[in-house]
Amino acid sequence: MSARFASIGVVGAGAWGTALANASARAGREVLLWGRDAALVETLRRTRANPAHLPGVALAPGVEPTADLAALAGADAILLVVPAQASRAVAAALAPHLAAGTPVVTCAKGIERGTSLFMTQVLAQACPAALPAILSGPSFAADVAAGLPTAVTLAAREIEVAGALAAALGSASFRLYHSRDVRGVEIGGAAKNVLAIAAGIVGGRRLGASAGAALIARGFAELMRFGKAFGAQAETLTGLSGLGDLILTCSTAQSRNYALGLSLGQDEGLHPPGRLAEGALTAGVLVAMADGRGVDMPIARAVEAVLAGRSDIEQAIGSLLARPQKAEA
Ligand SMILES: NC(=O)C1=CN([C@@H]2O[C@H](COP(=O)(O)OP(=O)(O)OC[C@H]3O[C@@H](n4cnc5c(N)ncnc54)[C@H](O)[C@@H]3O)[C@@H](O)[C@H]2O)C=CC1
Ligand SMILES: O=C(CO)COP(=O)(O)O
Repeated sequence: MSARFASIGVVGAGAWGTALANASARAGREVLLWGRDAALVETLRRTRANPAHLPGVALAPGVEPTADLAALAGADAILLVVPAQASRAVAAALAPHLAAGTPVVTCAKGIERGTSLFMTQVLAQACPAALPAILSGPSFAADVAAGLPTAVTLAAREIEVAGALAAALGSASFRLYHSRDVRGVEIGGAAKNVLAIAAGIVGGRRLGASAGAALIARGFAELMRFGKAFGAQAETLTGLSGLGDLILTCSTAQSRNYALGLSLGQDEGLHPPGRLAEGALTAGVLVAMADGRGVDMPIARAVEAVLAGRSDIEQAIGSLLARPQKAEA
């Protein structure tokens, strides 16, 4: 089955794109790794490393870097691995090179600002010839690149396509579960980033491990409410791309979203600057979408208020703790 996707084009040579290129090569695929920055691509070619995005990791044999998007025209499937807010522009640039029906697996975790669209919806608009799919789950690029055991979910509308892609990309250390619940997988990845910022704030303020656990559980209740309102299946949200990724990113400063919250919690502002924290970009649109459907998301709302400068950390914590006690469900 996997021979169906013998060649993979990875669009985006950041941390996650490089890690997924390595994982795909390890799974036996031929891999073209596209980066927009010709100088970075030259470094990748010459040194077989990506120190700017994934220090200490060698590019796997079988990964060929390129700065030419047209070179990906013959790939059997594409992984789109650029930040959520850049996905539309990059998918549109890819569109003229894509054979109709080629699976494009978006690997970004976010919701598009301005349109309130999920990643596969953006893809469907910007690249209508593509067969949209989504990959998400608890997986730090450094762990995947190092070949440490990880498990993620890959969803496509047709289960057979999702299964074939998972078979093509998976290996002993990189396990892919497949699913038809595209919406559930993309919601899990987008929402957990916002909640991870809150978890980082709890860590930065030294509110204790009990508060951290409560934050994860109540954050998960928000994620479930939002997911159900937007058509996700509960089993997906309790799986790798919902609960699994929430636990990971709410637990360690290895997460850029958690690290951002940690810095806010320590009154050090939006540090570390220049690092992608998708939750900071998704918070506003997530909360607006929740409001539109009457979904209660107090933790996400508190994060959004802090990021927008409408609330300081003490006010945000105070507002959450002052909420009336209520039934759990
Ligand atoms: N790093 C990780 O551990 C994981 C990241 N992700 C997701 O993958 C996505 C990408 O994240 P990373 O690779 O970590 O970020 P990164 O910051 O390491 O790399 C982003 C890459 O996208 C490129 N890029 C940005 N804007 C672009 C544009 N307009 N056109 C073309 N290329 C553009 C940058 O040059 C860079 O190479 C995010 O949505 C993130 O949430 C998902 C799972 C794990
Ligand atoms: O999505 C991730 C792990 O699953 C990576 O998290 P950060 O983007 O917060 O680093």
